[in-house]
Amino acid sequence: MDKLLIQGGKRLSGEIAISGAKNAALPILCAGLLTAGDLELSNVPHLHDVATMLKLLGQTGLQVKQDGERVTLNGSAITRLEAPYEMVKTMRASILVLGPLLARFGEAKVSLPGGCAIGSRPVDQHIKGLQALGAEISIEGGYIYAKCKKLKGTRIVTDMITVTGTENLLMAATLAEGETILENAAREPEVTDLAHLLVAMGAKIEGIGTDRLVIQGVPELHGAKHAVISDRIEAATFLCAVAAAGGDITLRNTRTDIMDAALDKLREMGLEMTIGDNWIRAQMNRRPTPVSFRTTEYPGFPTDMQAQFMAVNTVADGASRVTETIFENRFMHVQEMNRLGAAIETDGNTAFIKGVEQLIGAPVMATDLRASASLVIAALAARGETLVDRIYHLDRGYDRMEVKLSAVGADIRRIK
Ligand SMILES: CC(=O)N[C@H]1[C@@H](OP(=O)(O)OP(=O)(O)OC[C@H]2O[C@@H](n3ccc(=O)[nH]c3=O)[C@H](O)[C@@H]2O)O[C@H](CO)[C@@H](O)[C@@H]1O
Ligand SMILES: C=C(OP(=O)(O)O)C(=O)O
Repeated sequence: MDKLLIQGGKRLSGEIAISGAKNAALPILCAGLLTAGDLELSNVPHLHDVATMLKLLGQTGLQVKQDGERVTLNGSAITRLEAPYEMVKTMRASILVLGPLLARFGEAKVSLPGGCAIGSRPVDQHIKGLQALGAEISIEGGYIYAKCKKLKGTRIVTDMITVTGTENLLMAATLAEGETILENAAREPEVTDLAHLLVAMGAKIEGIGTDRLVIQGVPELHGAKHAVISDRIEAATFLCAVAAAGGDITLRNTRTDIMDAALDKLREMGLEMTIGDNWIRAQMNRRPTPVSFRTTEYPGFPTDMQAQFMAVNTVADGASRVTETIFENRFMHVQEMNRLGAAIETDGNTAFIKGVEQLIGAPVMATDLRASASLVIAALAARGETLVDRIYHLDRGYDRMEVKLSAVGADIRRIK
């Protein structure tokens, strides 16, 4: 199992190119199931989750051609309408094949994802929405069996805002008969990116970027070209790294207009930033100022950045408070950061952090994707050596993170 060995205390300096967003690429790849035409995608990130998704889609009969960050999909010969447990258990986003398979072929069998390290993460809203569109759904042996003659448009109000739930229902509604209204829709930029691709494929969607999506179903969708949006979470993770370790870095290929909540908090921390259309220069020459925040849906502070900001708060000059409102168990990094000498206490869904002057390297265990990233940030700021174990979580969602960090002067290496 790969590990990362980090010697902390090095300032970061240089340029990093940001990859395409994992959370946009995964639903967009699933949109390949909606058409017999060619989907020509670019800026697809090099990630384990993308490899897993392409393998899963390949098993359905979707033809996949990959050349670096370019992927071409063709869905003219899909025969297997299934996502087996072996694949779904390694990547929850596999649930995103459910809506497209059902809408185009009238049938799908998808393993229930189950919980994961950050929470129980049910998919009841995906199921409820598809039932409202006319699907017959049963659950047997850990699988969702879904069937329909033709989905029929309707008005769906989800109980809570769900990102992949919105994406599944949006994809399904593009091929339903008549009008579907999705109320309480997620407004995350990755949902918007998917919606733009669907429009390029011939879908009729109004309200893109709002919490009310109105979809007029069409009989079929055609091929399209699309570049996946830049990963705002990867970009903000590197900004946290420089805020914690100090230095002067420039990020290229960013989308600065979708990062407001994180950029505001980084400024409050004392990170000096010059921001262009698609680049950010960030300089940090002092100890960070602590910041308190609550995670919420977009455009609020993203839960996927909670752990990385907490890592910066551990070395900040003062105390802070972080409340996690999206997932019930997203503090697994706290104990590991405390092993590095951080002073964090939790009470329910709130963590209280007292900044310490210096973290000290130690062996730590990554428990989920963003927890792993937060431990890398803490290790970069710490004195001495940190060994981060179980980095397969990191590889799910970061494109060669250690290579990008080494290029800006971090002392970080992968150990097999
Ligand atoms: C692949 C992908 O895009 N993953 C992102 C997506 O996950 P994901 O789409 O799984 O997260 P959701 O937005 O669905 O979850 C939000 C909350 O709603 C709950 N819920 C959701 C659906 C449902 O049917 N029932 C239910 O109770 C969840 O347990 C959670 O507490 O959005 C999360 C919230 O921004 C991000 O952290 C993940 O990185
Ligand atoms: C929680 C995340 O991803 P997933 O939904 O794929 O588990 C994430 O990207 O931080």
